[in-house]
Amino acid sequence: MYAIPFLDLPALAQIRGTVVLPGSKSISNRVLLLAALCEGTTVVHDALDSDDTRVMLAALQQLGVGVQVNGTTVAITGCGGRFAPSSAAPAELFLGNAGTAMRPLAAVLAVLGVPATLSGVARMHERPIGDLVDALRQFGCTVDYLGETGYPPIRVDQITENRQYSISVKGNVSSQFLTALLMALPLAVPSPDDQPIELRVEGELISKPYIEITLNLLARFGVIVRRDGWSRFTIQPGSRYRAPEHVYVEADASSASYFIAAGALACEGRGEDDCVRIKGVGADSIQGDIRFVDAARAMGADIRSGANWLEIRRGAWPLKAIDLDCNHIPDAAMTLAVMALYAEGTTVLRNIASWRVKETDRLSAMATELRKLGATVEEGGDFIAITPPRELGVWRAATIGTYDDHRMAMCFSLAAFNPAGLPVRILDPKCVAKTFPDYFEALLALARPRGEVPVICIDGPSASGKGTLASELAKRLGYHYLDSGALYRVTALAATRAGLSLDAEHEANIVRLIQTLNPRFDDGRIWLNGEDCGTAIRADDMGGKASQVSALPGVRAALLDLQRRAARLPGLVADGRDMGTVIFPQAPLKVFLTATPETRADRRHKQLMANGFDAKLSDLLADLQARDARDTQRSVAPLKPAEDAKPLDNSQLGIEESVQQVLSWWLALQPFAAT
Ligand SMILES: O=C(O)C1=C[C@@H](OP(=O)(O)O)[C@@H](O)[C@H](O)C1
Ligand SMILES: C=C(OP(=O)(O)O)C(=O)O
Repeated sequence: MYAIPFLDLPALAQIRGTVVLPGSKSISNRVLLLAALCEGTTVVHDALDSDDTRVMLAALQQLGVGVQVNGTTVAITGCGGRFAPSSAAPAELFLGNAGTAMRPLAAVLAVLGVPATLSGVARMHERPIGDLVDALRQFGCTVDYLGETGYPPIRVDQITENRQYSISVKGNVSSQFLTALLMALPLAVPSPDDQPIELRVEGELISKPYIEITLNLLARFGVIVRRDGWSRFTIQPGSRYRAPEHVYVEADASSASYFIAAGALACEGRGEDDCVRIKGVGADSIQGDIRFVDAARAMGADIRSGANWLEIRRGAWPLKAIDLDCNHIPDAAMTLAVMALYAEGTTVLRNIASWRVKETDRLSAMATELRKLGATVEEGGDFIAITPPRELGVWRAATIGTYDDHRMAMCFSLAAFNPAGLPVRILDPKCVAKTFPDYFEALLALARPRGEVPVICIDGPSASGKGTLASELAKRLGYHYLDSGALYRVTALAATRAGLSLDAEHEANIVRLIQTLNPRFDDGRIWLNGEDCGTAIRADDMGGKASQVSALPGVRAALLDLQRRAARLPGLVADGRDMGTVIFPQAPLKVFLTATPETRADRRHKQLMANGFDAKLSDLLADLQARDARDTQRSVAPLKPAEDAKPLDNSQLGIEESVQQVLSWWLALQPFAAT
C-alpha cells in the first residue's frame, strides 16, 4: 500500500497480464457476521483483508466472537446469537467508514438487545442511518442518536416488548438498511412457534442486486426468506443460522471493474496472452456489480468470461458513449464515468442519487475531478453527463483529490491511460485500503509506461549519504530503490567466497558468477540466493573489494542490465557512482551528492561503530581519499557528475534538508498545476 501523501502515475500505454483480485467486501462482511451468529466454527476462505473487514472483525472480537485470522482464511467461532462482550459496560464499536459493518451490526445488536455504541470516522457520521433506526424502533428496539438525529454515532440497548411483526423500511436511500434487517430479524424468531415477521419496503428500492447477495448468503447459512418481488419479505418462524463449515468468498466484482476498464482502454494485440485476465470472479458471480461487464461491453470492451474468470481486450476504439440507468451497479458505475473520458460523445449515467451519501458526495467529487482533466461535466441531482476533452491539447495533468474515497482513487488511476501522455497525481492513495489495499501495486504490475519509467539518479562519492537520501526519496514518492553499490558489494562477496581474486585475470569467471547471482532487495534488506547478506556486504573491507570489482569492464557490463531492469513503475530512485552518466543517462533528474572528505569519514566512522565494527577515523579518511582517487581515475565509468547533474553538497545539511531540496527539484519538473 502507498501510505504517502500523493502518488504520481506516469502516463500509461498498455496493460496485459493476470490479476488475482481480493475478496468481495459485500460478501466478506456479510459472511463474517453471519458466521458470528451461528453456533460452531465457519472457516471463511479468500476473505477480503481491508479496512472494512478489519473493523468488522475487531467489532466481532469485542463482542466475544472467536476470530482466528491466517492471511485470507478466517475462522469464526460464533456465539449462536448470544454475544458475550468482555466487560459489563456497553461495547464501544468503531466501524470506520464501512457501511456493510455499521448497518448490519446496528440491526443485529438492536434486535438481540446487546448494549453497544456504534461510531465511525467523521464521514460515517454524515451517512444516513435514520431509515434503519425507524424500522428497528417499530420492532421494539432501543436505538438512540448520540449526535445528529438520523446519523451515527448511535447507542443500542435492550429490546422492549413493544414490537410489531409487520414493519416497514424505506428503500430509496440505501439497500443496506433492508439487508441489515434481513440479517438481524431471523434472530428474533428462532422457534417454530414464533410469529412470522413481515418486512415491507416503502418506495423505490435502490441497489437491488445487493439484496440478492444478502438472500443468497442467508440461504447458505440456513435461513430462507420468503419474498414477494422487491416489496415484501417474510422472515419465517424457526429461522436459525447454521454454520456451513467452509465458505469461499468470490473476488470483488467492483474491484474487477478497474481492470476491466483498463483492458478495454489499453490492451491491444491479438495474441493469446494479449489480454487482462481476472481470476476469482466471472459469469457465475452472485455480485450485482458483475453486470458492469454488460456496460463495459456496450462501451466497446471485448470481454470473454467463464464461471470465475474474465478476459478483457480493447474492442471498439474510441469507446462508445452510453446513456445508462446505473441504479443496479452504483459502485462500478463510477468506473464508467472515467471510461467516458475515452468515448466518442457524451456518456450519461442516471439514477445514481445514492452517490451523494457514500464515502463522499461522489456526484460532486466525480464532476470536480473529471473537469480537472479537461472533461466537460454536467452534474445533476441524480445523474452525471461526461463529455471527454475535445482534443488532445485540452487534457490536463491533474492532481486528483480522492476525498478519502477508495473508488475515487482507483477510478482516476485509469486517467493515466490518457492519449495526451500526461501523468496523473493521485492524492492520498492509501484510501484504497477500504477495499483493495494493494490496488496500485496490482495495476502497476500489469501496466506499461508510455515513455521511460521516471528515474532519479543520486550519484556521489563514498559516504556522501547517497543511500540515506535515495532510499528516503524512494519512500516519499512510492518509488523503487536501487542501491547499485550493494550490487557491486554482493558481487565482491560472492567472488571472494568462490575464491576468485578480484582482478582482470578472473574477470571472465566473475562475470559468469554474476549470471548465477539472484540478488533481491526488499525493505532495506539484501538477499543473495536466499541469504540475508546485508551485514556481510557492509563490512568495511567489502567497500574496497567492491571498488576493485567495479573497475572491471566485464563486471560493469554484466551488472548494467540488472540495474536497468530495476526501473519499474511507478518510478525509481537509483544511487551509485554512474547512475546518471552510464546506467540511466535519460533520467530527468540527476543529483551529484558530495560532502567534504572529513565529513564523510566522520559519518562512515559513526556508521561502522553503530554496526559494531571497530575503525580509526584517520584510517577511514585515508581510505576514503584513496577510494575517491581510484573511483575518479578509473578508465571505465569514472566517478564524475553527469553534465546535467545538479550538485548538492550536504556537508552542512541535515538529511531532511537534503531530501526536501531534491524533492523540490523533482516536483518542479512535473507538469502538475497547483490545485
Ligand atoms: O450491501 C452492500 O454490500 C452494499 C450496498 C451498496 O450500497 P447502497 O445500498 O447504499 O447503494 C453499495 O454501494 C455498497 O458498496 C455495498
Ligand atoms: C459505498 C461503498 O461502501 P459502503 O459499504 O461503506 O457503503 C463502496 O464501497 O463503494
